[in-house]
Amino acid sequence: MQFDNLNLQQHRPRRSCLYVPGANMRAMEKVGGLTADVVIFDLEDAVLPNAKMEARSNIVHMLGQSNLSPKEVVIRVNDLSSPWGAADIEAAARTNADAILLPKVTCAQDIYAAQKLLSAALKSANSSANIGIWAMIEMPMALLNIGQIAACATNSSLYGFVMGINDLAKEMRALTNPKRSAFKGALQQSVMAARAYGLNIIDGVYNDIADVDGLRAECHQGRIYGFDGKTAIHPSQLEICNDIFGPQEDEIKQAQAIINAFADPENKGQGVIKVNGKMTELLHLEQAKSVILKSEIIAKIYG
Ligand SMILES: CC(C)(COP(=O)(O)OP(=O)(O)OC[C@H]1O[C@@H](n2cnc3c(N)ncnc32)[C@H](O)[C@@H]1OP(=O)(O)O)[C@@H](O)C(=O)NCCC(=O)NCCSC(=O)C[C@H](O)C(=O)O
Ligand SMILES: [Mg+2]
Repeated sequence: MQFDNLNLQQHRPRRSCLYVPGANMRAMEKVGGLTADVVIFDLEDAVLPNAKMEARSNIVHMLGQSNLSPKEVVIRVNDLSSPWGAADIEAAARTNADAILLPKVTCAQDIYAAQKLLSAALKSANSSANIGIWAMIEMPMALLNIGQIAACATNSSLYGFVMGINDLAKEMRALTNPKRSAFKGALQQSVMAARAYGLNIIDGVYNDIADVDGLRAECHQGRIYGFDGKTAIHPSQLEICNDIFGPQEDEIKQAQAIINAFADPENKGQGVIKVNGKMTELLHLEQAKSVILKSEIIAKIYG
């Protein structure tokens, strides 16, 4: 199957998105050798107020020195009501980052305000870089405004959502449990809004680093809900995320069987056929092609 840059962008793997605190040089130096599809350099919650400026220059310096390709590089800036948000965006515009991640988003205006600053910063840096915007969905008000926030994708460079379940739990005064009972509505509404406007969407972090079974179960849940991948906080979480959010062997087999069945001259002109006992229509053929394309892109990128 053929793929070009457009396909790569559309089907780019975002199975694992690792947060790396901008104040932790040791962790930052390790990222090139880790198997995260996306690296999110953090300037927000993982960085103390008195370390914010140093963390910002660490990130700018590091991105100036290293090429992390094929990883997608994202910088989580501080929110614009904080003393650091605007300068974080200006600094990000001087890097080769693919996107900024905006925390504590509550409404469309937050995206437009960030866009305005980002565009101005790129202009004043004489940069033709195409830095996109991702939004954290972690505030109750964001859930109330989720449709209008997602709609910003039509007239800004917003291209992704990231769930922030720690902040959401805090703001809702909710308790977390293995089934994430309190957050199901928020998770589903966010996926719905993201897909309605063609956005990517990444699930929240799993805090208990040693609990691999718990992480695996939560990845499965996120995959079932439709997320593209999961944010991670520790290198030991990457393999599980990559495994569960990548196309599975049985999915690839079924996808190939669907493609073969529709290509079979015996099925010419058929809108609906049976493949391995399952009712299969042209929409399943589209899904099947996308599974194969994704697995080919992963193989091409990572060998
Ligand atoms: C949680 C940690 C502070 C634990 O760090 P540490 O005690 O150093 O762990 P280990 O000794 O097990 O680490 C082993 C080696 O791995 C490196 N390491 C650890 N974490 C990372 C990382 N994230 N990226 C790269 N490398 C990492 C260590 O340096 C060790 O290396 P070595 O010394 O050579 O053996 C730490 O894992 C951490 O800080 N994680 C990220 C935390 C973070 O970014 N939090 C903010 C994002 S989460 C969030 O805010 C979600 C959202 O907003 C919400 O609301 O839910
Ligand atoms: Mg948060």
